[in-house]
Amino acid sequence: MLIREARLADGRRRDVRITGERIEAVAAAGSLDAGANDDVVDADGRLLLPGAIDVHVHFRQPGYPHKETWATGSKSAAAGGVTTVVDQPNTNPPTVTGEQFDEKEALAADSLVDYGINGGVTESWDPDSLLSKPLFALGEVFLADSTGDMGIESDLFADAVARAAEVDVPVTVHAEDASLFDESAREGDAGGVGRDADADRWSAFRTAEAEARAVERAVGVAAESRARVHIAHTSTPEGIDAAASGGATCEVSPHHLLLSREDLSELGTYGRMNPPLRSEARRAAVFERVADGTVDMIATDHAPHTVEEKEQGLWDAPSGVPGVETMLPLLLDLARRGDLSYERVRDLTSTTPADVFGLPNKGRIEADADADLVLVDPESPRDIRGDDLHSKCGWTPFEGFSGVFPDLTLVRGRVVYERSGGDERFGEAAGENVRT
Ligand SMILES: NC(=O)N[C@@H](CC(=O)O)C(=O)O
Ligand SMILES: [Zn+2]
Ligand SMILES: [Zn+2]
Repeated sequence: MLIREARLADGRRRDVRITGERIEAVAAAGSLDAGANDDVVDADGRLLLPGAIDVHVHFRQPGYPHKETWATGSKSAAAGGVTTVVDQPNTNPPTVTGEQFDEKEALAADSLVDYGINGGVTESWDPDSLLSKPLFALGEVFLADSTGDMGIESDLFADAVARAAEVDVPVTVHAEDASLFDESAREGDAGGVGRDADADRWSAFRTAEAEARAVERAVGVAAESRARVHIAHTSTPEGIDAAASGGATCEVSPHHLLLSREDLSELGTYGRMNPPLRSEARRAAVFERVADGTVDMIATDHAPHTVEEKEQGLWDAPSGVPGVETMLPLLLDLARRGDLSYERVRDLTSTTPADVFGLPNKGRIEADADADLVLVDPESPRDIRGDDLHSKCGWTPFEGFSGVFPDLTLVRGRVVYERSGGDERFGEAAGENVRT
């Protein structure tokens, strides 16, 4: 394939030739000739990015295929320009033994995009068999209960970090300390169901302090065993700063970047997630740290639940929001409006996750890299509509936001998603484990 006259994130105009699964050449626009058998894509100045690497998704298999499957989750990823996803272990059964890893890997054969599989930690985990598998990372290790109730005690966390350090597997941490939750938020009536629920109470309950203290604890434990620790879905400036000063990497999810407690009167339980939405002041401080490079990457924590599940009272509805399809479109819309640079969006979604987690063939548009590519037209944003998205859950917390969606997504040279004139076409399931 030859992609002609593309604009890269740094503004250079380039032709890109793909042979098989790899980028063969990147050269000045107009300088590469099409071979007789080449498919030619005229980018015509559209933006070409390395495919996004989302290190935090919940594709729900095994156990909850009514919420999402590898097939639907990976379609949603492909349509959103995500070419690699990393699945989390709070499935049913949870991914805490070697055998359970193999079971999940067999289901991932349905994935259109490349993937990593994380291994979890519970009282009944089997580190010997689990750590013998090609894990992406250990994690997300839950320091407090979230969906799946996999919260663990401090001693087990320290053991798990030490085991991971021995085999140089990174550890991804869900950092909240339940002893600092504010139980008084539960008092009185939380009000109706779904969008009518008084969801601000969730933010009052799972306090900002609970995140900061848990991040400090996690980086302290990591320092003792020289483990590589990555803090998942940091939602507060305090949590981000504690991760950065403790030598850990961190991710921010699109919902903590773009939504705050002020949105909860409209979102109700559809805005309930862990960690919860924060004050507008904290959201703005998180955004600053994303823009200035303190935050390493954006990851979605794509956590689909059905409308029926969300249409309950605040304390019964499950936590989590979908996001894998809207991450890159939302960030590109911020870049289109001048709030972030295109290079920063590229680094946050692709180059830095590839560097931090050791994926040398991904995250860059250069010769010999995997041809994981996304072509978009920043001049043609669309309104985000839950009905148009491909996740099984059928809704989005970003309804009505503007997004720049892909025209074309390639995974190792194969077309996994293509859109022209409103028609969409998906490729075959041929995703591979990035650790094997
Ligand atoms: N973030 C959430 O609120 N929910 C996640 C679990 C998690 O990441 O904590 C889920 O799996 O539903
Ligand atoms: Zn989590
Ligand atoms: Zn998660």
